[in-house]
This record gives sequence, C-alpha cells and structure tokens, in this order.
Amino acid sequence: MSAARMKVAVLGSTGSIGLSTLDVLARHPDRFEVFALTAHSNIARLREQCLAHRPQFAVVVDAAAAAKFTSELQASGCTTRVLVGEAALSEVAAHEQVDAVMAAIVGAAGLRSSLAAARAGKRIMLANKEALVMSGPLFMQAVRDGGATLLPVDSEHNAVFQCMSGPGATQAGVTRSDVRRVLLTASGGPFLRTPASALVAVTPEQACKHPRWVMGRKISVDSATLMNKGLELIEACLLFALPPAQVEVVVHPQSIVHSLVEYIDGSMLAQLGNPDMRTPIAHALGWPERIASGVESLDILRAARLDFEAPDATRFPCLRLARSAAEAGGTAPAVLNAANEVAVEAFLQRRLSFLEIPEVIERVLARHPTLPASSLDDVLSADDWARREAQAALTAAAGVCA
Ligand SMILES: NC(=O)C1=CN([C@@H]2O[C@H](COP(=O)(O)OP(=O)(O)OC[C@H]3O[C@@H](n4cnc5c(N)ncnc54)[C@H](OP(=O)(O)O)[C@@H]3O)[C@@H](O)[C@H]2O)C=CC1
Ligand SMILES: CC(=O)[C@@H](O)[C@H](O)COP(=O)(O)O
Ligand SMILES: [Mn+2]
Repeated sequence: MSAARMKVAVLGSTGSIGLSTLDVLARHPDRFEVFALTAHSNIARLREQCLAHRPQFAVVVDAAAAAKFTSELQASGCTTRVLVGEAALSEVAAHEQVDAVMAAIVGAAGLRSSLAAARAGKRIMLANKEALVMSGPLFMQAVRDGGATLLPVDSEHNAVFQCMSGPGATQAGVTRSDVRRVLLTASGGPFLRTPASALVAVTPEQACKHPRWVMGRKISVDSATLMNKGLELIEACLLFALPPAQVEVVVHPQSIVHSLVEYIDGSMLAQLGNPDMRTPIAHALGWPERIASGVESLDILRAARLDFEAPDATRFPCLRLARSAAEAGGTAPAVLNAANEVAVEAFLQRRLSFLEIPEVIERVLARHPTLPASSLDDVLSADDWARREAQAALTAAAGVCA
C-alpha cells in the first residue's frame, strides 16, 4: 500500500496553510507521505514537524540556523536530511520522487520554487498567489510545458474551480466559452464598517485580526486593505483565462459562499462551507476524488442569512489599483505585488500608516512604464525596480507620518 502513497512536499510548512496542510495529511497516512518540509524563521516549529512527520528532507532557508537544527534533529534520532538555502526549496519542489507540492510560502519568496514545481510537472497546489500574480502568463506556460496539474488552494479560486467541474470541465488556465462571469467573494476584512476618518490610525494588531479566517500577517493586512481581493482578481484571470471585465468582486461578510460562477444560461453555481482552509486543501490533495478534511458541517440554519454588497472603492483603493494592473498586464502585476509587499511590511513594522499603503503602491505604479514580461528576468527586474521605488516612496511617506 505504501508504494502507492502520494509523496508531498510542503513549502512553507510552518505557516498557517502549512499547518492546515499537515493536519489534512495526517488524517490520511495510507494515502500520503510527507516528503519535504520547509521553513524560514520558525525553526522550533519545523523541528516539531520533522519529529511528527519524519520527512526525507527539511529545508532551512537561513544558513545561520541550519547547523543547530541539524544537530538537534540528529540528537532526537530523526533521519530527516537538512538542506540549506533558497535553492534547496526548488530542489525539493522538483525532486524526482515528489508527486505533489503545496506552494505555501508567502510572497515573492515562493516564486522560484513554485515555478520549479511547475516546470517539473508536479501536482501544484497553489496557495502562494503572489508567485502567480508576478509571473502571470509565464507561470501558466511553465505549467503547460512541464505537464503539471495546477490546483488552486486559495479558497475563492478553489471554489470557482469546483463550480467549473462537471461535464465539459476543463483544466485550470483554459477558457470556457460558457462562463459569463466569475464573482469572487470578499469578507470585507476587519475594517468593513470602519469610517474613513478612523482608518488613518488603525494598528497592525487590528489589521491582522481577521473576522473570519486565521491567516499569516501579510495576507491578513492584504485582506484589510482589499489588496488580497485585488491579487485574487489577477489570480482568477490567469487561472481561468478570463479578462478582468469578467471577474467581479462582491463583499460577503459571512465568508460562507467562497465564490460563484455565472454561466451563459443564467445559472449561478456557488461553493459554500465553513471558513476553514482544510476544505480547499483537502480538495486539492484528493482531486479528482473527495477526501475527509476534518471540517465540520456547515449549519445553514444557524448561519440563517447570506449578505452581499458592493465593495467601497473610496475607502479601499487597492482593488482599483489591482484592476488597473490586471488590465495593463506585462510587468504591471509584478510591480503592484512588489510595492504592496514593501508597503505591508513597513505597515507591520509601524513605519507606514494603513492609508499610506495604497498611496505608496499608486506612486510606484504611476512611475512604472509597463513593459512586456517575456522572461523570468523581466519579472525579476520589475520586482526589483518596484521594491527600490517603494522604499523611496516610504521615505517620502515617513516624513509625512512622523
Ligand atoms: N492563510 C490562509 O488562510 C491563506 C493563505 N493564502 C496564501 O498562502 C500563502 C501563505 O500564507 P500563510 O500561510 O497565511 O502565511 P504565513 O505567514 O502563516 O506562512 C508563510 C510561510 O512562508 C515561510 N516563509 C516566509 N518567508 C520566507 C522566505 N523568504 N523564504 C522561504 N520561506 C518563507 C514561512 O516560514 P517561517 O514561518 O518559518 O518564517 C512560513 O512557512 C500566501 O501567499 C497567502 O496569500 C491563500 C489563501 C488563504
Ligand atoms: C481564506 C482565503 O482564501 C483568504 O484569501 C480569504 O479570502 C481572505 O479573506 P478576504 O475575503 O477578507 O480577503
Ligand atoms: Mn482567498
């Protein structure tokens, strides 16, 4: 039985998606084998995970932490081999023995390893939306060239994927002419009802307190600015080969409907469930079969009502910025993403106010002449340029902030 087990590499295993993935994997020891785990700063958690799951490889990005980690593992009798450095992430993602890769590193740091999994033809379960947003058509081409299977883990895209299954189902990235539009649901984040005048003083702690989901700090801030939905709009256009005009965003505070697809006959299909990432993770791991996730049944009588409203473009300008970048294409999404990463990090470090996040991004985008993104070098150059521009914009904003 063990010969048929799927070997899974979990990139970013110490994060929120990583933890949920290991929870689902542990429910199916007959079906999955944890092949590799990776961490950046949380070495203590990686050690616990290695002892619990006994992977063949563990990757520690930071060389300074690796020696102590390796001797601790050995002292515990754990035979996991420790690999060190960023290149090792791609090595395990593309390893010939790996069947499936959970891409759950946050931000641009996950680009190379996600691409490596695509090129090596793996089953890629994609949570790391920033990698796809940055490299866009190049990423989708790598999936096709490598013969990979790309399965969306982001809850909205997993919902759309599920609503597009059935007769006539296509692979992710292939246009369906019978789809009229996709509606991505947004919770609205922690500041859905916060007046504009109060947004200026909100703290990182408040921004990271998501009303429905427990997530890492970066995506939590993105959710609060609605940039998460902006990145997801670009992600949806790429995954489902749709123009931005066919992807709409609707605020749904209960986070029960995870997204909807409308067909040309007027049918709207939605995927519903409790807000728990183990559902899309289990879907991606088991696909095309369904496997248990540990998620409780949704009590629709208790939920009782589902509300929908339009997003407020004035208080949350990030959505507009992302839509413009989606329409511009080329290097614009990579620039949007990089500027956002810099601005969010500065906000988390209290060097930038909440309302200055979109200001920094807009300033960088305004200075960017969109170029074709024909190669990975084009994407990385745009990313590098945008980070430097955003740092400069931070300095300007810090003067205002101080
Ligand atoms: N959390 C959620 O519910 C959802 C998340 N996503 C997406 O999934 C991805 C992960 O999110 P989430 O789990 O919340 O984030 P977390 O911050 O909780 O975890 C991030 C993971 O990435 C690792 N990491 C951070 N920086 C680096 C780096 N430079 N090199 C290598 N590894 C690094 C972290 O390691 P360490 O902890 O050791 O520092 C950790 O394992 C994001 O792209 C997010 O947008 C999408 C939908 C839902
Ligand atoms: C769980 C998930 O997929 C997140 O991307 C979530 O959607 C964030 O919530 P928002 O809808 O508030 O952005
Ligand atoms: Mn999402």
